[in-house]
Amino acid sequence: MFQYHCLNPIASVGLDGFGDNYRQTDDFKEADAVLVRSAKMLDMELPGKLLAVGRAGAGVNNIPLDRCADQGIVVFNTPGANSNGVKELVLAGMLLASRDIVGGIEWVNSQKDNPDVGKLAEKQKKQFAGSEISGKKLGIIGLGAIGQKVANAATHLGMDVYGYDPFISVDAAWNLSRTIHHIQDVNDIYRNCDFITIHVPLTDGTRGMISREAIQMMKDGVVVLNYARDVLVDEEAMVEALNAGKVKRYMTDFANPTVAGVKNVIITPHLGASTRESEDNCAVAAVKELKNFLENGNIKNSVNYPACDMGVCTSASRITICHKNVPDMIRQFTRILSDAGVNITDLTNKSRGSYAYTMIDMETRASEQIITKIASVEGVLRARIVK
Ligand SMILES: NC(=O)C1=CN([C@@H]2O[C@H](COP(=O)(O)OP(=O)(O)OC[C@H]3O[C@@H](n4cnc5c(N)ncnc54)[C@H](O)[C@@H]3O)[C@@H](O)[C@H]2O)C=CC1
Ligand SMILES: O=C(O)CCC(=O)C(=O)O
Repeated sequence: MFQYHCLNPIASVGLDGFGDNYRQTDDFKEADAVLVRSAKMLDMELPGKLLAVGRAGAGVNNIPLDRCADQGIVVFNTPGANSNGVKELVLAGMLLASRDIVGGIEWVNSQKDNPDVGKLAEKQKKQFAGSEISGKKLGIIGLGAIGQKVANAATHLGMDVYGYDPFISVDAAWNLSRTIHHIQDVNDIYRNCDFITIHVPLTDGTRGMISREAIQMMKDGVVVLNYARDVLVDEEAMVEALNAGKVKRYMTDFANPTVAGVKNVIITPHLGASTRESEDNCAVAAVKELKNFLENGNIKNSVNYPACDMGVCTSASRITICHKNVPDMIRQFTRILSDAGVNITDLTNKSRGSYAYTMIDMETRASEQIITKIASVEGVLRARIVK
């Protein structure tokens, strides 16, 4: 029986997928696996029992990935599972930025007791007029699951789309409409686009990427959309550019004191993935990944350990080992097994950066003694009998 804990509410259609061999616990310390959305785990103590974290979503900047890896805790996310939800909000953001739709709605509400509201509206409406997005240049920074969907949808809305992503995956490149211009220098996006939207993960390399200098390069009257993470943008510089009339509107999904209430900033309260469909997709995907890991030891869509998959174990036993990516580990593991007279039927070893993962299937049942010996090899972070 495995136990899981939810740090945020997780869609029941996902949790139902756990089945009878799983029990939800309110006690984080008891959990074999944790499910999380945006809860900040960075300062949390990680219980010794915890084997895996399932991020029901894309961004993992709320999770201490290296600390997890060092404790042999495998962290998963659910690539693309909420990308359509975010894409739709970005499209809404572009439309809301193009005309003063929000101002118009607020004006009508302010006239709710005025019997002449209809007549007055015809006079007042010109102050809320704007322009169309069709024919405008859209620059997209980051062409992953969300960026590629925004790109394709925007071309269907008649926009001229420019995409920048030096690390684009082959799949994402295949999925992009041929009409999208491939940009090699992000400054070309800053200099030429009417709308700029950012869809990159928050990392040390992307923090503050939309810098004061980047904003200065942008066209007068540009609309900037940020549905990725607030700290990707130098928001103090953004507010100055809004006040100076350089940036027409800043659309963001992240409320904070720097931008809240600032004129021409339209903020949604982190709603990108808050659709029934996205929440369900993420929950189902995260639970599937966790089950496959807990029951079979397989790793798919991890963000701190390598992908590693040996399917369902058909041998007598399977052990898995999270360890440092250093020489001589396999020799030490196989030596311990051969000393115990164990015959290996299958073995896979994969590495990712400083960490590695080894799966070993065996002809005889693994003993606690063997696992204790393997766990004591220097560089081993966690050894587990899966079967
Ligand atoms: N507002 C919301 O509710 C949501 C926000 N997000 C945010 O959006 C981000 C992106 O999500 P996905 O598209 O699903 O992730 P993804 O991993 O599919 O795509 C990210 C893309 O950014 C590219 N990239 C990385 N560094 C770059 C750089 N310096 N310049 C240009 N491109 C770069 C990568 O190559 C990749 O193609 C997430 O990391 C998260 O922070 C994601 C989902 C929901
Ligand atoms: O779960 C959420 O609502 C947040 C979604 C998000 O920001 C992400 O997936 O990166």
